[in-house]
Amino acid sequence: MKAEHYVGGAFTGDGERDFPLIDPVDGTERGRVPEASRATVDAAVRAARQALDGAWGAASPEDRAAALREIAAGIEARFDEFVDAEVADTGKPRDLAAAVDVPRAIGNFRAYADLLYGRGERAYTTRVPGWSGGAGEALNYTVRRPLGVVAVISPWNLPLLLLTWKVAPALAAGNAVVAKPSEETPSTATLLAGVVHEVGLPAGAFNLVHGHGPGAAGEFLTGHPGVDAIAFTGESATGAAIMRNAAEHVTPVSFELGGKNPALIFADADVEAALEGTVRSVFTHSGQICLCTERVYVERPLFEEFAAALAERARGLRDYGPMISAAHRDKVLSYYRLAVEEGATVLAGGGVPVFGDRRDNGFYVEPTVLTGLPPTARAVREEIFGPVCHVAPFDTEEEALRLANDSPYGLAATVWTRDLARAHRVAPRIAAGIVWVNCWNLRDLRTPFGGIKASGIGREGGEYSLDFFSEPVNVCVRF
Ligand SMILES: NC(=O)C1=CN([C@@H]2O[C@H](COP(=O)(O)OP(=O)(O)OC[C@H]3O[C@@H](n4cnc5c(N)ncnc54)[C@H](O)[C@@H]3O)[C@@H](O)[C@H]2O)C=CC1
Ligand SMILES: O=C(O)/C=C/C=C(\O)C(=O)O
Repeated sequence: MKAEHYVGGAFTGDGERDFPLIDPVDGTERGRVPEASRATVDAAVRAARQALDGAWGAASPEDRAAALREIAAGIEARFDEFVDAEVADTGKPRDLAAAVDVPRAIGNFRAYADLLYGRGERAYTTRVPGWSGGAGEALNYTVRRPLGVVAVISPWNLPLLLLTWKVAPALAAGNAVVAKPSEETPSTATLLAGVVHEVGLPAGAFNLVHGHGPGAAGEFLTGHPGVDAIAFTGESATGAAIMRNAAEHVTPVSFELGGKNPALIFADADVEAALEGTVRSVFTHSGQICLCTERVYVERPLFEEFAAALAERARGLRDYGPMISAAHRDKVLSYYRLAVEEGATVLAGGGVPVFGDRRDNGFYVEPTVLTGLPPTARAVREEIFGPVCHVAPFDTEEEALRLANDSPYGLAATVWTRDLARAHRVAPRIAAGIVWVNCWNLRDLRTPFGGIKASGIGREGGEYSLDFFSEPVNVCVRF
């Protein structure tokens, strides 16, 4: 499929500088992607502003909810096409794209269409006695208005899911969007623009530009004076760069950044469930999900058995996808080497698999289980974003909490125990935005989603997203 920009209701991109789209499965070139110039980004921001001044700005919440439902239905009608495009860009297993990425994109649009109806407005009756013009009786009520033009910058790991996770609430709240997906994964975003076009969303309400980040489309967009807010998912260092750029115009940001997520496995856990859940939380999408576990802490009586079983499951994994790019494969492998230099014992993996087919030219790394590193090791502290975890023992609940919280990140954690009292005691003491007990990545789209420390700024999900993408205005009416 051909990646194109979508600006002011029209597909563009021909004649622009372009760059190759590489298949991560075998390293071959699959196509070319246009690189948005500053003029293209300007045009997209202008088109978004015009949409707000025109038909999209005039749309009622009911109109917007209906549009979101039509987009959801449009994706559903082209389900297989979306799955194919997601698999082609990322190399992820088809089952994963068909079970998670595309259904969640549909779900994101439906959820925010539903949520619009659940939103109330707050009112306060006010009686101020006294002597000045500020005295009297009044009704204060608070309404919410859209922020305006919103930039959405999304990564390559869950391209459609994470793009729609921000686009749906931004549109629901009445904003116009300029989206820039990752340069590695332009295809499902282009298909989404096709659906938006088919359903007849007013021109400029949703715009799409492709291209790189630093010194390119991403930076042009996030530093643009016409952008009123930025919603970003990606690496923490990129978040910092975007924040510096956004500071120029005091543009508000919502950031969903990296993680180094711990799993705490207590000896009283259902061991099979903990093992199966940890295999999922470490290795799903080859560890390229910000919620994936990279640090596994196991209560000492269970430690040897659990670490050995986890390593055995890792060695048994077959249907897994590649790293997104050669550069990312090299980064993950550099951490495998670093871990060994830092003194790790490799219980499983640690290298590059050999398949004996075209995948040997792709960007695969082995599912890997490490142990034996101190909490200060870089491989235990830095986000690797690959199919790898480090397993370490703990002796007490306090020690487990100390180890879990000893991280510059604070995105997600899992706790595995049969002791409910312990679960309730431990979960709120973990320094993370999301804690799963006896499960992982069980998502309710209404719940707050985001991280603390280097893992992000703000929360998305449900009302939290609608709050970010709108501004409260208080109206005071004296009576
Ligand atoms: N926590 C998460 O959800 C994710 C984390 N990552 C982390 O990021 C690492 C590198 O992956 P990348 O795709 O390069 O992530 P990234 O953070 O560099 O890119 C994410 C998005 O930001 C854009 N971008 C990059 N620099 C920018 C800038 N200065 N201004 C505006 N936009 C910019 C990119 O073009 C892309 O659309 C991974 O190895 C992983 O550690 C990557 C994807 C998701
Ligand atoms: O919303 C979800 O269910 C998953 C979100 C995952 C990320 O934000 C990520 O991996 O970047």
